[in-house]
Amino acid sequence: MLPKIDPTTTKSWARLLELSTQKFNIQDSINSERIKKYTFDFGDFHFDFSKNMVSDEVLKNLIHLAEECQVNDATKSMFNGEQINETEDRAVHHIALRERSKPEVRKELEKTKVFTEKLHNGEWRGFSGKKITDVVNIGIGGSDLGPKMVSYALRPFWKDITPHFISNVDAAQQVEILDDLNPETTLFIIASKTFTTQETLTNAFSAREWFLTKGGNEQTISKHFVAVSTNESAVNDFGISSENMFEFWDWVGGRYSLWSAIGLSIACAVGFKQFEELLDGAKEMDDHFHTTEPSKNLPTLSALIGVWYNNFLEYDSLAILPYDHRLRYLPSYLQQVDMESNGKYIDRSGKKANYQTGPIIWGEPGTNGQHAFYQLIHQGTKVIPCEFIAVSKPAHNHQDHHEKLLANFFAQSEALLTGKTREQVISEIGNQADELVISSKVFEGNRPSTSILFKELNPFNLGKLIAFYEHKVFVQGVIWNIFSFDQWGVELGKQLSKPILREIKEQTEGKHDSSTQSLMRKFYDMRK
Ligand SMILES: O=P(O)(O)OC[C@H]1O[C@H](O)[C@H](O)[C@@H](O)[C@@H]1O
Repeated sequence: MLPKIDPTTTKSWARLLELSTQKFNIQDSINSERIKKYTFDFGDFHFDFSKNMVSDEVLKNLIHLAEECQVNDATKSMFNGEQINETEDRAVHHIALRERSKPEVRKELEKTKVFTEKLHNGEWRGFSGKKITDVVNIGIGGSDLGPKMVSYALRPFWKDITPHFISNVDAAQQVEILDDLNPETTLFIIASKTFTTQETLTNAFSAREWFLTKGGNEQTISKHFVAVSTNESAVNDFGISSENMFEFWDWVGGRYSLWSAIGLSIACAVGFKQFEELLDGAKEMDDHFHTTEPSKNLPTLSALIGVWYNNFLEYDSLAILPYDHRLRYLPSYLQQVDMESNGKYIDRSGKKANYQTGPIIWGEPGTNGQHAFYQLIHQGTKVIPCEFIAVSKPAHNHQDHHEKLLANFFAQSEALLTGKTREQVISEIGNQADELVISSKVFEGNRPSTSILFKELNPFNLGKLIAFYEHKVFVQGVIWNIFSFDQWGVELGKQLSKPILREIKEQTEGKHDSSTQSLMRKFYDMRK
């Protein structure tokens, strides 16, 4: 059980409210002592929190807030695999997938190992005897975003199998991907925790149809379709035997499942050994998170800074800005981890929270974002805390490109911090310049950011980075007194779409609010 503490009733919350009225200049506070206190080396990683709008006094009280909200006890409950997902009556234990001491976890890993090795060494072949060259993961949400993000992040580690990802019920995606594939050498992984998800099942049936019309037949389906799920009977009903099913368990939340067999497409792309290294990296972050005091605990510190921004300074979004093309899907992956976990207004006592919970997560890889939305980050009326992420050694040998990329990574957080004064502008363009131009060229600076720099983007380091974010989200959810492991907010839309689909198919009109009704009528008119 998690504690049920309204954070706004704690002493530290009251003190933080007082502190939030005081102005803080980040740049003025930066000295060697601050660098020492707010930067951390952990293996190949360097975490730099020094450019955040956080004074020592604020940090002290944030740590106190974590204590008052019993983050430590909550962490123990999660590491013990307790039933902390109360509204779904489930345990939360994705950590066990990295820890690998549960026999069922080891059994499925072994099955994954054997399967991926057979694919790679050509023992498992398609219906015409050719080696599998392409694996298509059909899944959505947690059964897509994690495997996709990790697979592309590890692109340089791909072996001889190319992964593809179909998620959208919009057939345009499926058509685009399947048009380029050969059914003889394509294997489909139907990935769905529940095996009831509309998008995934629709895509799975269409993929089977594609396979059957392109030379495959009922007898050879088993060479080209496997499933990953917790729902064995639904998998069997679809026509995939238990032998071709990889199992995971209801104590693994969808958005925390890439470490389970849901990561099969990753293992197919990079090989089992690399998949295990991903788990090892996450395990190292788990151990750090579990055993380190708050003032040095990376996920906790990041979470606390986020709480400070969200609840006290009213900065309501967080930009994730990876300066590495391979991490281009990290923002969308983190949107699910963070927003589906903490986007809730009902607290753990069932009351409506009278304070902010989960922030808006968004972002794009640098440098692309610089030429699109950074204007607002630098000079907009909103303050957007930024998380800059970069990798020191690229996996290519275009040194000049990488140096330019990293120069931008450093320059952006520097610009946010230092800004540009009126005097500097005048010294650049002369005091004869138009007053309007002078003011427009001034940057106030003092805008917060965190920088995460690490040596190489390999499976181990990626595992560590992802687990860092998972635990950060967990700590924030504990403090906000919400249940981070359910997602009831996605249900209503799904529910309403069912009768609407029936109406569309039957060309009838059901009972809806008049705005929806008029919109649907427009659609009926337009598609005539
Ligand atoms: O893996 P599945 O059961 O198909 O679920 C796929 C996704 O759909 C749901 O709507 C949830 O919001 C997600 O948390 C989940 O990851």
